[in-house]
Amino acid sequence: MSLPTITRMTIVPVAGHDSFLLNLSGGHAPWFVRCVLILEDNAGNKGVGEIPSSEGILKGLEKCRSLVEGTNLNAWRSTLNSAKKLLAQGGPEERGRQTFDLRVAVHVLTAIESALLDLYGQAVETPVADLLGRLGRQRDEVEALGYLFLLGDPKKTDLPYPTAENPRDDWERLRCQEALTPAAVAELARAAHERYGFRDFKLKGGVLAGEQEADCIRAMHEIFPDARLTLDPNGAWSLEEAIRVLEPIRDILSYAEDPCGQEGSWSGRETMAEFKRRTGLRTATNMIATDFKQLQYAAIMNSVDIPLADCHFWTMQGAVMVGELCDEWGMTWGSHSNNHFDISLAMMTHVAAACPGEITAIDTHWIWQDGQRLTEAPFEIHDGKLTVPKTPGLGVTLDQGKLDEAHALYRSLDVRARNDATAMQYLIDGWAFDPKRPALVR
Ligand SMILES: O=C(O)[C@H](O)[C@@H](O)[C@H](O)[C@@H](O)C(=O)O
Ligand SMILES: [Mg+2]
Repeated sequence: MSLPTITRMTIVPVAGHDSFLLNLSGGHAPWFVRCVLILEDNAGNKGVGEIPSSEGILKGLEKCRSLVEGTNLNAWRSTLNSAKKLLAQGGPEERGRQTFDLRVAVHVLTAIESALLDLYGQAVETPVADLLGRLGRQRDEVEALGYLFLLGDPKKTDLPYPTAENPRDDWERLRCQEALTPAAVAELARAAHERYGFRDFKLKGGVLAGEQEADCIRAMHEIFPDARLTLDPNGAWSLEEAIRVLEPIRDILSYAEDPCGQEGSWSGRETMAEFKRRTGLRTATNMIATDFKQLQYAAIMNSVDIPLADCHFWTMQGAVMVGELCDEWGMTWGSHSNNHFDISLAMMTHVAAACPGEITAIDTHWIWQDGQRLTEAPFEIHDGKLTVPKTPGLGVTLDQGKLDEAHALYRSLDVRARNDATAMQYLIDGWAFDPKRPALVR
């Protein structure tokens, strides 16, 4: 069967609104930037992908244009293969030590892959989840966790953070105001549970002193004694500090995410292995096993139980391959997240649906963005779960009006990539990123 041909590739950088979320990298700006890739075919269909945005990423996508336009959907794998080869000519890239991944090529490839899979799925009338992996769809529902953050006080800045004018519920109100205490974090958890039904929660750490963040976990445990809880300081703590902070709460943690990292002459994979050995706690990471080589060493050294294989930096097929390995090797697959729109939510849902075996609830920042959208009907989280669509492709329809608005917001800003230092400098004069010091510990 001859499938349609790709007639046009459109690269659309977009921006959305965000609250004053704190993390080791600083404080989120009132906006986040993403890039949407749209592929159109001569059957009149559109395929989409969403990734983080940076000038390097936009250039990388542009570079691949001639390899994508004019190709037939029958050959989607070879199109992807040629893009991969071209991007590899840029040489090896570093993830960096920020909380977020700074690589270009793998993100670019994911955007193309997602849009190709979306179009191909529409052409062969198959949902993306059924096309991924060796065996396709493994589940019809994907569990998500309630991803909570400590929040800075927007009133301490003159930045245009969103305000909750007519909040629909406590979640919409609380996500716009300061939250720096265990009681405030517990309130966020309660409000997120009420709106989304989460059973599991993660708290982003690397902000306060470790012991104070452990107290936040205790406060969450008090109201949700059965919830699976985790804390993620993005490797900010030394090995000794990680043990000191987390051992007292080990019985209420389901796993520890990047509790420690690179330190002196020790690699992050070494400190994490030592942490696991000494505490008996399971570990998760989106920092020290971010490609197959690193995953291989993380497995050999027994550093990680739960690789958080975010499809945006593993590719969608790569993330599912990690899921397949986890299933074979007795590890647990999970997915990391960054701020994202609803196209990414769909990508992550399909990927999680195709990972075999028992997986852990996926991270998603969606609850911070919920209310904004680029598609006509964003996937919804009910009872802590996302439903995997049975419709062909990704199962989303781009809303051109909303896309134009998000692009106009991007164009109105001088922000071209994520930078958490600027907002943080409103809280601490001259603040600068230090991968080994929590953001508010200065
Ligand atoms: O501030 C954030 O959004 C987070 O720290 C992310 O940058 C980070 O990648 C996180 O989601 C993680 O799990 O490490
Ligand atoms: Mg993490």
